[in-house]
Amino acid sequence: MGKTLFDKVWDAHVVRQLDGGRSVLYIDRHYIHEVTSPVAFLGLKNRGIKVARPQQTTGTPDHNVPTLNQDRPVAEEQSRKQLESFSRNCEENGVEYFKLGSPGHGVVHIVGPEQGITQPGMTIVCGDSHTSTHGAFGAVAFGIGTSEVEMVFASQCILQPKPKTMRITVNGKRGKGVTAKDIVLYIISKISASGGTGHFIEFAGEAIRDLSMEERMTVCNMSIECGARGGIIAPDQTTFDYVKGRNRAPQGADFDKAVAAWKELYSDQDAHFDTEYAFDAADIEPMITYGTNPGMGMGITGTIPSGEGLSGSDKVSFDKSLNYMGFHSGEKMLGKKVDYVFLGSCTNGRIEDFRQFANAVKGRKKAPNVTAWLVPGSKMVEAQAKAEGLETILNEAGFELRQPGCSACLAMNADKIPSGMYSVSTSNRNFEGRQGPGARTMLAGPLVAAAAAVTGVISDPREVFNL
Ligand SMILES: CC(C)[C@H](C(=O)O)[C@@H](O)C(=O)O
Ligand code: SF4
Repeated sequence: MGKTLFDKVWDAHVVRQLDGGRSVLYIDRHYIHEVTSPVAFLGLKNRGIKVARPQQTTGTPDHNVPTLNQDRPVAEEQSRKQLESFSRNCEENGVEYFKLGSPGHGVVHIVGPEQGITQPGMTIVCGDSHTSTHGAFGAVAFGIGTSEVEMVFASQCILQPKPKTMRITVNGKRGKGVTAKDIVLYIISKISASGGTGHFIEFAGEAIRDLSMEERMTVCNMSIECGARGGIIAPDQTTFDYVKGRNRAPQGADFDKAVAAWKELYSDQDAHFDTEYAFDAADIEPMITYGTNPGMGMGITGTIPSGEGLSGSDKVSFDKSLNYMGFHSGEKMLGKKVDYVFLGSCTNGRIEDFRQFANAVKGRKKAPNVTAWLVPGSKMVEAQAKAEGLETILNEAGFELRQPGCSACLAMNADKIPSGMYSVSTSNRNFEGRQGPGARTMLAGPLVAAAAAVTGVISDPREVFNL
């Protein structure tokens, strides 16, 4: 029987198979950030050892950083101390890191790919659940806990049970105004926020192959929001073209050699998946979430479901969720008021997202009732947005660019949505309080965010922008 793409990459990295199903897995790349590395570094220190393979480790501080005035000392004391100790830990261990404000700095899952550090066929871990993003390159990439970060520091290996495999095929062509975010929100709304539990998902089919690399990253980024360990997409010409020429990608003849190996990374015809789903891209419209988990999503023209068929604790949490959001079953989302719009995060903070948003709002004005936070995922995205004239377009429409960081994706820094306020957010989680205590998050793609930002209410981007 043939092998799945996931099996090919996983099996090639097994150092030792243990009784009970766990493997010692070799890790090619280890990304670190300031939130989940301090305790692991301390662990090393206490054992009197250092990072074993610093050249396979890359750091960037992102969660706590301010997104304004990054050239000035960080005002918030706890954040400042955390950034200082992150730099110190990296330096003491010979680990390269992108300092706040430096040209390569940004959100960890944006920085790795744009530097060409993320490559097909690798195993990649980070003490961060959205490490799944890197699966877009045909890498086995997944989030780990702080004690596992220490394990990888010390040994460049990790102890892992092998997940089950799932394939989600999206057939056909997507309609106008449908972004990668809409595709993945649609999938999660169909299989639920726990539908992928215990699995590693391969995304396949025409609508997935048609996606750019950045769009594939958006899909894989959110694969964990249905409970999966990660997502993966077979590398193809789109992948090779993206990697080629990047800072840390193999160069010249080495690149050609690498591509020849990467071309073997696909699921064999007769490979077996534990679970399979298939969807039709034509059924997907721009999406918006109405509740407090990413599975509570709907087409933008639809009505909030009734929760019929739910019982027991499921019904209780459905009702609690609508209550938190201040919404009712049977209502339309279209026309609901919006206070904040957040464009950014490792889901939708890349240059294509900024292009899409800027081109949509070009020649229009930000709605007066909306506060918009447009936060590039990295310094490279910020620089590119300026060089391409996107910043000018945005400024003319009444928007401003901030500086890179996780920002309002989670309430760990100064960018918090005030209690009770409604936020259309291009990030990946809409949990209670995720964007600030009491904040109400509606997840969407960059086009729905742009439509909300210029109309001040939830609107269909296909109508607002005549798509
Ligand atoms: C802080 C970090 C551990 C966390 C994660 O693991 O995902 C964060 O990035 C998030 O998105 O909630
Ligand atoms: S942008 Fe959001 S999801 Fe991504 S790493 Fe930062 S906090 Fe986590």
